[in-house]
Amino acid sequence: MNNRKTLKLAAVIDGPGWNFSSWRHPDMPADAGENIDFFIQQAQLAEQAKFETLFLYDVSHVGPGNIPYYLSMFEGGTLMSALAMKTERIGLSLTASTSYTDPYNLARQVLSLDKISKGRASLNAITSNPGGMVNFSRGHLGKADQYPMHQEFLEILLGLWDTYEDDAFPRDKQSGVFLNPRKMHPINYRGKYFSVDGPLNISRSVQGRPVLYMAGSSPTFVDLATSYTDGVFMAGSSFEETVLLANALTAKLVEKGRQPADFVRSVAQNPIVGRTDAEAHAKYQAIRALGPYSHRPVPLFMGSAERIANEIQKWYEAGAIDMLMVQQDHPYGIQDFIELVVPILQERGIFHRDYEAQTLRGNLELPKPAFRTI
Ligand SMILES: Cc1cc2nc3c(=O)[nH]c(=O)nc-3n(C[C@H](O)[C@H](O)[C@H](O)COP(=O)(O)O)c2cc1C
Repeated sequence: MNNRKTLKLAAVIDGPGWNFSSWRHPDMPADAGENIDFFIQQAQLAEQAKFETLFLYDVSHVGPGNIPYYLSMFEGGTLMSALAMKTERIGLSLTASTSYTDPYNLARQVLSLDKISKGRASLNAITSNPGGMVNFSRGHLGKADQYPMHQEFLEILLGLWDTYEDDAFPRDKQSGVFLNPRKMHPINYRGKYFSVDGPLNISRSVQGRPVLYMAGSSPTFVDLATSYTDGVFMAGSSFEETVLLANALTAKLVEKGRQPADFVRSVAQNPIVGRTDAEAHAKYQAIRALGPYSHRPVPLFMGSAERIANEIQKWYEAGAIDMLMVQQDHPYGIQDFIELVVPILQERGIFHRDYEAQTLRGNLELPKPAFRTI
C-alpha cells in the first residue's frame, strides 16, 4: 500500500551519469560534472516538470580507475547553493558522508542551504566506504566504527538544527532585543566519536528542519533510518527486494510509533524511454556502443513510455516506493522521461501537475516537525 496522495519524483543530476562512457556521447558535454550551465539546464528542466526535488550522490575519495564523474565533480553543497538561485520551487538534496566530515560543519552547510533556498534543502546522510577515511584524518577507524559514528552524527545534526525555538530571534530594533537566550538550546553532546557543545549559529528552518534521508540496505540501516530520518534511498535492484525492504521499514516505523505517511521511501532507476520499445532499445544500444566495456546492464525500466509508466505504477501501488529518483545514463534520459512518461503518470493521477507547497517538506507531504531538544 502506498501512503501518499501522489508519487514523488526526484531528478538525479549527476553530471554525465554513473558509468564509464556516457561522457563520450556526442550530445553530452564531456565536462558535465564540472559544468554549471549543464547543471542549471538539468535543474530547470526538472523544475518545469514539477519534480519535487533534485538529488546528488557523492564521493570524496577517488582513484584513477573510477568513473569519469567520480574524478571530475562539484562539491554538492556548493553546487546546490548555486542551483538555489536558479530555481524557485524544486527541492535541493545532497549526499554527504558522516564518516568524512564533522556534524557541526554539515549542520551549518545544509541549514544555510535551507535558508538560502527558503526551505527546500535536504541531506542524504550516508556512511560511505571506510577506505576514504584516510583523506579525513580518520585512517585509524574502520567499518565497525561507521554506524556507531553515524548514529552520533545524526543525533548531533538533529540537535543542532533545533538549537533555536522558532521564535528565538525577536530582532526587535525598538527594544534592542536580538535573541531571547531562553530559546537557545546548545546540545552539549559527548559521544565516543564526536563532542559538540553548540549552539549553532543559524536560526531554525521555515520547514522545521532540512529533510533527512539515509541510504543502505542492512538491518542497522533500517533501525537507524526509522529512528532518525524522514526517508530513505534504497538500492532498488529488483521489485521483489524493494517491496521486502519497504515493508520492513514500514513495520519498523509502526513498531516505533511513527506514522508511515511521514516517511519517504525511494529508489533510483535509470529509465531509457522511447515512443516504442524499439526506440528505447536503440537508445540503449547507442550508449552501450560507446564502450569501453561492451557490458552495460540493461536498465530495469526500459521500453515504451506506456511500459515504463505501467512499471512505475506497479511499484508505487505495491508500496515499494513513495519517490522515484530518475537517474540518467543517456544524455536525454531525464528529458525523455519528462516528455513521454510524466504526462501518462499525470493522466493517471499518480503524479501531480503543480507544486502544492512552498517547502520541500510540504511537497513531499511531510509535516513540519515541532521544535524539540535532544
Ligand atoms: C541506494 C544507495 C545509495 C548510496 N549512495 C552513496 C553515495 O552517494 N555515496 C557513497 O559514498 N555511498 C553511498 N552508498 C553506500 C552507503 O553509504 C553505505 O556505505 C552502504 O550502503 C552500507 O550500508 P548498509 O550495509 O546498511 O547497506 C549508497 C548505498 C545505497 C544502498
